[in-house]
Amino acid sequence: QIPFDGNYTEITVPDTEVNIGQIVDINHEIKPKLVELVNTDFFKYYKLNLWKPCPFWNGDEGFCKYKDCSVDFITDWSQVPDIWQPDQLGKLGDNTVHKDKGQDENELSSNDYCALDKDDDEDLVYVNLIDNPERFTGYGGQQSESIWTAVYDENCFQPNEGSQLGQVEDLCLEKQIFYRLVSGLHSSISTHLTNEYLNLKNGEYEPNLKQFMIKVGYFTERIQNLHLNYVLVLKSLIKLQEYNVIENLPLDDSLKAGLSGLISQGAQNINQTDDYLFNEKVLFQNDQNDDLKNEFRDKFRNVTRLMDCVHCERCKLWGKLQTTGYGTALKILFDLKNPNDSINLKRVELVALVNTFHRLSKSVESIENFEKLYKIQPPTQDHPSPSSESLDVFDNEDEQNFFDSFSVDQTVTSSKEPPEEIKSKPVGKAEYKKTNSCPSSGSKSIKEAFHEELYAFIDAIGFILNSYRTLPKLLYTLFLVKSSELWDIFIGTQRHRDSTYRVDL
Ligand SMILES: Cc1cc2nc3c(=O)[nH]c(=O)nc-3n(C[C@H](O)[C@H](O)[C@H](O)COP(=O)(O)OP(=O)(O)OC[C@H]3O[C@@H](n4cnc5c(N)ncnc54)[C@H](O)[C@@H]3O)c2cc1C
Repeated sequence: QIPFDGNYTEITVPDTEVNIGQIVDINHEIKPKLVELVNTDFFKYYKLNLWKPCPFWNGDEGFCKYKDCSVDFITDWSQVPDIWQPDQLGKLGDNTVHKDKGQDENELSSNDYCALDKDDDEDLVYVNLIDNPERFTGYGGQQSESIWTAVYDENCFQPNEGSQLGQVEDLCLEKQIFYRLVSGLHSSISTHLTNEYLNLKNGEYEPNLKQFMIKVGYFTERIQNLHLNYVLVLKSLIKLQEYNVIENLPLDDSLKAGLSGLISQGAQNINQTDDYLFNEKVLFQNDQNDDLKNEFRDKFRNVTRLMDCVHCERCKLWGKLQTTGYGTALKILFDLKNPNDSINLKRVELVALVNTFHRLSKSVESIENFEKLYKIQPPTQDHPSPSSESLDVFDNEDEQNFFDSFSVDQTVTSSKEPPEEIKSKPVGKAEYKKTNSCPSSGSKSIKEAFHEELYAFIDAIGFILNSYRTLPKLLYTLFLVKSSELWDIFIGTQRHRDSTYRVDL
C-alpha cells in the first residue's frame, strides 16, 4: 500500500514499466504540439447526436439546471470549416466498414469497440470543442451516479467479481485493463471538473484542491488508472505511426506532419522500445481468448452506449467523445497486429482519439498542479473516509445549498467505493504476471473460478439445510390437503380429478 504523502512521482503505472514522473516528463515535451493540433479546424470540430434516446432505460426525466450543462452546437453550415463540409466527408474510411450481422448497418463494424452515431443521422450536429470546454457543470446526484453505477456494475469487470477481497489484481490482465480504463476515464472527468470548478465567490472557474482530493487525489489507484489511460492512448498513436497508417490517411500534409511530429516526440521520450511503455501483445494471446475479447468489446460498446443516457449535454459531449477515443485506441492496440493489417478509421474516431489524448494530457498537467497546491497548503480535512456520511465536502452552508440546487438528490459520497484494499495499492508488472493470465475463453483466473465454485457449494449447502427446515411444514400441508380430499369423498362433494391445489409454503 502507498499511503498518500502528497507526492505521486514515484508511483508506478500499473501494467507498464513507467512511473508517473516519467509520464509527466513525456507530457511536458509533447503538450505544446498536442495543443496546436487540437486547435486546428480538423480536430476542433466534433460531429455527434446529442439527443439519441438512452437505449437502456427511459431516462428523459433527468435535467441539469446550470447553463454550462448545455452545448453551443453549430446550426449555420457556413460556420463549419471547408474540411468538414459534406463533400469532404467520407474520405476517412467511412464507407469501408464491415457490418455485423443483425447490427444496425451504420452503427457498428465488427471490430468496433464503440457504437458510433450513424453517418446519415438527421440529428447530427457539429460542435466546436474549444467553445464548449469540459468543466464543472453541476451535474451530479442520483442521475450521474446511476450512470457510473451502470458502467461499473453491469458493463465492467468488477474487482469483486469472484473475489471476496475485491482487489483489482485478482482479475486477469484483460479484465484489469478494462476496469482501470473505465476508472481512469472517471478520474479524468473528475480531474477536469475539479480543475475548472465554479468558485461561487467570484463566478470564475478555478482549481478546487479539496474537491480534487476527495474525488481523485486521495485514491492512488484512481491516479494510477488515469496515467495508464495516457499510456494506452499514446501507445495506440505510436502504433498508427509505426504501421504507416498516418502516412496513408487522407489528410492534408500539414495535419499529417503535426500528428507525426507529436507521435515521434512521444516515442522519442520513452527512450526504450515502446513495449516498455505498454505491451498489448500479452493480452488476448491465444485463440481460445476470442470469447474474452468479444466480451471485452461488447462491454465497452455498452459503456459507449450508456453515454446517450447522460442527462447533461456538455457531459454527454465529452463522455461520447472520450469513450469513442478509448474505443479507437483499443481497436488499434488489439486489432492491428502487423504492418500489413488494414484498419477502418473514421474521421470521428481519429478526432476523438486525438482529443481524448489531449484530455488526458490536460489531466496529467492538472494533477501536477494539484500536487504543487497540496504541498503549499493541504486541505484541512485530510484523508477523509470516502464512505463517511459526515464528510465535509463543501466549505460552508451557502455552497452546499447552491450545489444541491443543481440536481435532484445531490449526494457527493456514495456507497460505490472500492474496498479499502484496492484504494492505494500499486500493481507492478511482476505482481500481475504472477497471478493474472486469463486461462481460456470466457476466462476466469483460477482464483476467480475457485471462488465461484466455493459460492456455488455454499449455496447448495444452504439449499439442503433450508429444505430440512421447511420439511415439517411441507408434510403438515400435505397432510391437510390429503385429509381435506378424504373429507370431500366422505361427505360426497369430491372435486374434479384435475383440480389443482396451490400450496403456499
Ligand atoms: C459520463 C459522465 C460525464 C460527466 N461529465 C461531467 C462534467 O463534464 N462536468 C461535471 O461537472 N460533471 C460531470 N459528470 C458528473 C460527475 O462525474 C460526478 O458524477 C458528479 O460530480 C458527482 O460526483 P460524486 O463525487 O458524487 O461521485 P461520482 O464521480 O459520481 O462517483 C460515483 C462513485 O463512483 C466511485 N468512483 C469515483 N471515482 C472513481 C474512479 N476514478 N474509479 C473507480 N470508482 C470511482 C466512488 O465510489 C463514487 O462515490 C459526468 C458524469 C458522467 C456519468
